[in-house]
Amino acid sequence: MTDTTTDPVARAAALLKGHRESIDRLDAILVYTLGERFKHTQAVGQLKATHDLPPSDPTREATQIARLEELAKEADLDPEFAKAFLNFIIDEVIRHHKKHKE
Ligand SMILES: C=C(O[C@@H]1C=C(C(=O)O)C=C[C@H]1O)C(=O)O
Repeated sequence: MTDTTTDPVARAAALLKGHRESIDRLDAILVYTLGERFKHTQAVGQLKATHDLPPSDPTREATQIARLEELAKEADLDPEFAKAFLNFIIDEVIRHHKKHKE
């Protein structure tokens, strides 16, 4: 067996494995979190369709973007990336809400 304390290649391989295991766990959290978020936004879409409310709410979105930018800074995440990511999700939600209306 290779010694990860003395063999730099074996040590790097062990570190890589550990990071990838963490990445896989975090990817699972992201997917389940998004699944939960979409359950709520689908319910919001039903409410909007039933009560004839517009699919998008730009005021709410602006509040969320500002909040997410602050959270991103605290979390050492690029705020521009966080903003683009949230906008990408919101665009998909609005697409769903427009479908509810049809
Ligand atoms: C979910 C809503 O609908 C839209 C989608 C949003 C979102 O995904 O966060 C936010 C605002 C709306 O444009 C909502 O109005 O709360």
